[in-house]
Amino acid sequence: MAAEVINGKEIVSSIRGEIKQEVAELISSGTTPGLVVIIVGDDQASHVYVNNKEKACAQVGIKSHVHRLPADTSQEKLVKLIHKYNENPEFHGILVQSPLPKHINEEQVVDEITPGKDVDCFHPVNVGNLMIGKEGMLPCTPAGVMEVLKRIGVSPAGKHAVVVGRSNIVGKPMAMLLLREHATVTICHSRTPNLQDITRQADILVAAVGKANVIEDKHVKPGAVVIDVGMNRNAEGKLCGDVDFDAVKDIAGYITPVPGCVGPMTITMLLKNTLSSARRASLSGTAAGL
Ligand SMILES: Nc1nc2c(c(=O)[nH]1)N[C@@H](CN(C=O)c1ccc(C(=O)N[C@@H](CCC(=O)O)C(=O)O)cc1)CN2
Repeated sequence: MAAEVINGKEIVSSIRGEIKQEVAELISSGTTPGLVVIIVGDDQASHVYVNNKEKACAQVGIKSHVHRLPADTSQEKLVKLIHKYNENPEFHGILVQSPLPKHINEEQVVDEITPGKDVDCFHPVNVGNLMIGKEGMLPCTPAGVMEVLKRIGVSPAGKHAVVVGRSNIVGKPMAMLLLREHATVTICHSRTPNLQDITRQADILVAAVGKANVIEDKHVKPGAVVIDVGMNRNAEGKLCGDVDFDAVKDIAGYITPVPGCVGPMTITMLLKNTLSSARRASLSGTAAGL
């Protein structure tokens, strides 16, 4: 039987509707959530994502400010800008779009963001909190995947979840979030021998490799939930995920489309994190994390 293609647009629209209402309530209590996005360089895809973040903020009533900096911007200048927004109580979230130009040390830059305003959840303090299960900001893409599972009524508890990919942004935190929801989790990567022997055991299979069509029909157990985090261009320049959608859709129970699900969910979770940060600031009477 063919898989149910997860309607990402419907899920995104419903969550953004909820966020819009909560933002309006916060604004009426005197706090307008604010997000600053910093992008350095000319990476075209990154500019598309940042434009989408700006539009999404406007859609739900979050104030946003985007700094589009030239590719030769120094690390020192970037860090100074971050420090300025760390101190600015009107902005509750700070995000530096990745990737950065090669001359900038991304890890050092992220370390300069006040953890309370780190709406990407990339700062080591927030990564540590995620590891020990402390309440706080969750990384946007993995949080988006968890929200999709929740909205389609799939509980990870007691299931075997296999994550293919071990990046700091997606693979590792994804495994943590699934573990937190009581899945038995396996992480696979480029040096995993006999990949299909493991992925075929997955009730929930998350593909986060960054390479088109790595997951084929032979990798999937019949009826599995297949979540595609990939964002690649195929030989014809068409956007596609890590999963060979046409082959896998006849085997899986559920499958996410690319484009149209995990990407927009990532941005939706960014809105949610910015709202939470603003709410925390409003409750404590200080700027987030100060
Ligand atoms: N600071 C960050 N940098 C990056 C992140 C991140 O979470 N924080 N993730 C990715 C890029 N990304 C968000 O920034 C992102 C990628 C894709 C989409 C998206 O909506 N994709 C659409 C298709 C868009 C298109 O037409 O190209 C979809 O899947 O439907 C949103 C966000 C790396 N950098």
